[in-house]
Parts: sequence; C-alpha cells; structure tokens
Amino acid sequence: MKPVILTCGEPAGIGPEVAARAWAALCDAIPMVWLGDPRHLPAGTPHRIVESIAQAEGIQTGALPVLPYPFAGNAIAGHPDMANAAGVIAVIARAVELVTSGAASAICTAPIHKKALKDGANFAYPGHTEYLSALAGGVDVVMMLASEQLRVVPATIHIALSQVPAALTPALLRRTIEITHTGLQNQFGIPSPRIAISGLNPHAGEGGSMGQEEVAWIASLVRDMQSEGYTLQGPLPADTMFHAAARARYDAAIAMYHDQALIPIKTLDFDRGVNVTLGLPFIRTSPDHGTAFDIAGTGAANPTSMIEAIRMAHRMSGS
Ligand SMILES: NC(=O)C1=CN([C@@H]2O[C@H](COP(=O)(O)OP(=O)(O)OC[C@H]3O[C@@H](n4cnc5c(N)ncnc54)[C@H](O)[C@@H]3O)[C@@H](O)[C@H]2O)C=CC1
Ligand SMILES: NCC(=O)COP(=O)(O)O
Repeated sequence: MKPVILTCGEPAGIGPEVAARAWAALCDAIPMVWLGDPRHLPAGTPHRIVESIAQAEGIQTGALPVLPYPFAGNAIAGHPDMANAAGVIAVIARAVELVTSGAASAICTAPIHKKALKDGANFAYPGHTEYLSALAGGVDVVMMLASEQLRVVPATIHIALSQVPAALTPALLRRTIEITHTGLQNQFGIPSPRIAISGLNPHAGEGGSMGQEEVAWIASLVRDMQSEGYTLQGPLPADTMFHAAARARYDAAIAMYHDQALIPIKTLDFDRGVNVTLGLPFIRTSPDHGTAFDIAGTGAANPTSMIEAIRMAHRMSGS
C-alpha cells in the first residue's frame, strides 16, 4: 500500500498536532508519511526520519515516518513566522510531485494560514484549492466539503462577496455541476448523483423581485442540464435547502458562494467534515477547519476531521 502524504501546513497552527494524533489513531490501518520540518512536530511525537517514501514502508507503527523539509524558522504556537511561509508552500508542491510520480497514494493537507503565506512569501493563491489546480496544469476543480450528513460545493470559492455576482457565470456553474457529478460518481461511488442547486439571492430571487440571476439564467441552465441527463433540482432558496428532509433529496448541494455552502456543513458537522478537491488528477483531502491559532499548542484541538480526511483520501485512492 502506498502512503498518504500529510503536508505540515502552517507550523504555528494545529496542523502538526492533529496530524500526530491522527497518525496515532490510524497507523495500524493506513500508511502515511508526514512532510515537513520535524522540529515542528509536538514535543515527544514518536517519529522516524526517512529519505524516501519507499523507506517509510515497514515503519508505519511505532513511529510516524517523516520526510524532512527544512524550514527557515521555528514554530511558536499561535504566532506564524513569516520566514516559514516559503516552506509551507514548497511542501505542498513537493507533495504533489510525490503523488503525481506514483510514490504516494494521495495527499491530505493540513491547514495553511492564507494571510501568513501572502505576507511571508507573496503567495499568489487564496487557498490550496486554487494552488493545486495550478500545480496540476490549470485544470478546473471544485471545492467540496463532505460529511455523513451533507456534501456541499461553493461555485465561487475564495473571493469577496462583492465579486460573486460577476464571477458567477453560466460557464462556471455548468463546469461546477459537471465536476461535482463526475466526482460523486468516481470518488463517492454514486452512479446517478442527485444535485441540488441553490439560488444566489434571498428566496432564490422570489420570481425576480429580489434579484435577477435566477430568472435570467440559473433556472434555464438547470433545465438545460436536466434535459442532458443530469438529475438536478433548483434553483432552491438557500435558507431552506439544508434541513434534514431537504438534505435527504440530494447527494450534494451546489451553492453560489463560500459561506452559503460552508456555514451549513460546519454547523452540522464541524468535527467530522472533510474538504476534498474534485477535478484534480490525484486525490487531495483536508480537514474542514483552519489553523486555529487560539488553541494551537494547548492540546485542545480535536483531530477527528483530520482522521476523517486521511480515511477519505485512503479510501478514494483505492490503495
Ligand atoms: N484548508 C485550509 O488550509 C484551511 C485554512 N483556513 C485558514 O485558517 C485560518 C484561521 O481560520 P478561522 O476562520 O479562524 O477558522 P479555524 O477553523 O482555524 O478556527 C475557527 C474556530 O474553531 C476552532 N477550531 C478549529 N479547528 C478545531 C479543532 N480541530 N478542534 C477544536 N477546535 C477547533 C478554533 O479554535 C476557532 O475557535 C485562516 O487563515 C483560514 O484561511 C481555514 C479553513 C481551511
Ligand atoms: N474554508 C475552506 C477553506 O478555506 C479551504 O481552502 P483550501 O485551502 O482547501 O483551498
């Protein structure tokens, strides 16, 4: 079995500690290798330095295999060191090389602090999702957050709310539906996915009295794609499409912007949600939470989302 690569993420956040705890929970079942600076692991984490992924085979239990990537700075919990930003970015790129070469089965990324990367290394991307798309050659991707209770996709991702109406185009929504449909089939094993599409405006525009996008093009795009064979419903009012009975009617919901999609799943299932990028030529998952500087280093971080993310990466890779 090829290992899942765990990227270190922001060293000052909870990434290293939830990775160490996830490894302790899963090491009997799932091979994994942590990629980062071993100085950034929580003190006392049993680990073994390896020079290659192949060398990690056979030392799964007892010590976390670590493929070292030296960083410029130390990690002080809750206080990102700008000198580490370049290392955080380089580790993600290295992980992509390892999974693309076939040495690893999948990537599970620990959270990054987007502003620290921008300030420290002029990182040009607002998140992993966009960076991974670029590293994979500019392929179209979607960000899905998934748990047992709900799968959601924001059609626009890390942009200001004021930019959403212009960014949200028929071509983008069509591509988002296509990638979500294929991802549900291939990564989640759902042969005939049912997808719900939200409106952009309150009450899905209320027939044009609260916004025009639904009547202008979202409803007709949904109808066109229904006639092409997609099982779609919508545009639905976003405020009433996430209660239990509504969720039972679809396999994934596509919302029009970040918070419309992520608030319901983080409210329902913050501890177990997994972020998965669909459309990449390799498997990438991540916990749903961020760097949590307020609790980093205190031992309060719950590793369940990281555990679920590693499980999902391993399952999707078919290893
Ligand atoms: N995949 C990624 O790289 C992600 C990165 N982020 C980044 O993380 C940074 C901080 O984002 P926030 O919005 O503050 O979200 P956050 O998820 O880091 O923290 C929000 C709240 O949830 C708590 N929390 C988070 N994870 C937890 C865990 N595992 N156990 C217990 N409590 C937990 C935190 O203590 C905090 O009170 C930002 O820079 C953001 O962009 C956020 C989400 C995903
Ligand atoms: N709120 C989710 C999030 O920001 C995840 O972004 P990414 O780093 O996975 O692109």
